[in-house]
Amino acid sequence: MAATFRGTTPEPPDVRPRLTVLSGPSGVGKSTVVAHMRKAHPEVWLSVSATTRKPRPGEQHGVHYFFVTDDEMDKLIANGELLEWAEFAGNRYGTPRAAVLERLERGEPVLLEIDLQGARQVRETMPDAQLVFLAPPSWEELVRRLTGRGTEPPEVIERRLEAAKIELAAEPEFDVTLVNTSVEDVARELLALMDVV
Ligand SMILES: Nc1ncnc2c1ncn2[C@@H]1O[C@H](COP(=O)(O)OP(=O)(O)OP(=O)(O)O)[C@@H](O)[C@H]1O
Ligand SMILES: Nc1nc2c(ncn2[C@@H]2O[C@H](COP(=O)(O)O)[C@@H](O)[C@H]2O)c(=O)[nH]1
Repeated sequence: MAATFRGTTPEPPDVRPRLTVLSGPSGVGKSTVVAHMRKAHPEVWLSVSATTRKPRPGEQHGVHYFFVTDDEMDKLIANGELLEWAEFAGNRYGTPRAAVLERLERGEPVLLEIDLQGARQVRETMPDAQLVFLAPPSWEELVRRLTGRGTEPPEVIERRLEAAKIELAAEPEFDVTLVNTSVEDVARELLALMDVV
């Protein structure tokens, strides 16, 4: 189990972390790990973000994202409806506040899959949140995964890789790093960190 952790294996927290943030560079495998984890544990609730990005083939409104216009995103931000938001590689993304707070108030575990800028905002506003960084086994493997996914044109891949350099340098800001060599191992370790199993 410890093989996937970078650095020391974390001590179990005194208080069960209810809010967990999963971040890491684009293409590292965040969605893949979370989907694998939720197949076995559908009770783990993942926040559905709002985004101005256009849907990829197969992505559904309300399931993968709430796909919104620029005007709608402006309103969500102006009305304080987002817990955090950021611009990433030319699109805006944000976490709807109400659904997260409802679940936290009921004491249920909540998972956010967001970028570094969003993770930093959550660190400020909700300091009890547990911040987990998902790292690639190597830079070359990250490029392979992002390119191999085949969802973005070359210029967008370039922007995402530029952002990835900044995100990788921020790894020490996180509470825990998991290296995504094996989806199954990381999913199991994430569940344990969330105290679901
Ligand atoms: N452990 C792994 N080994 C090999 N390939 C992987 C692994 N984890 C994920 N992948 C592959 O890497 C690609 C990117 O994964 P995914 O879309 O989950 O990344 P992401 O971090 O959610 O990206 P983004 O931040 O852009 O949404 C996918 O094609 C996925 O199948
Ligand atoms: N700060 C936020 N970042 C988010 C949110 N939802 C997703 N993301 C991150 O954006 C990038 C790109 O995602 P993609 O689906 O276009 O590949 C990735 O790092 C996501 O984790 C959010 O609500 N806030």
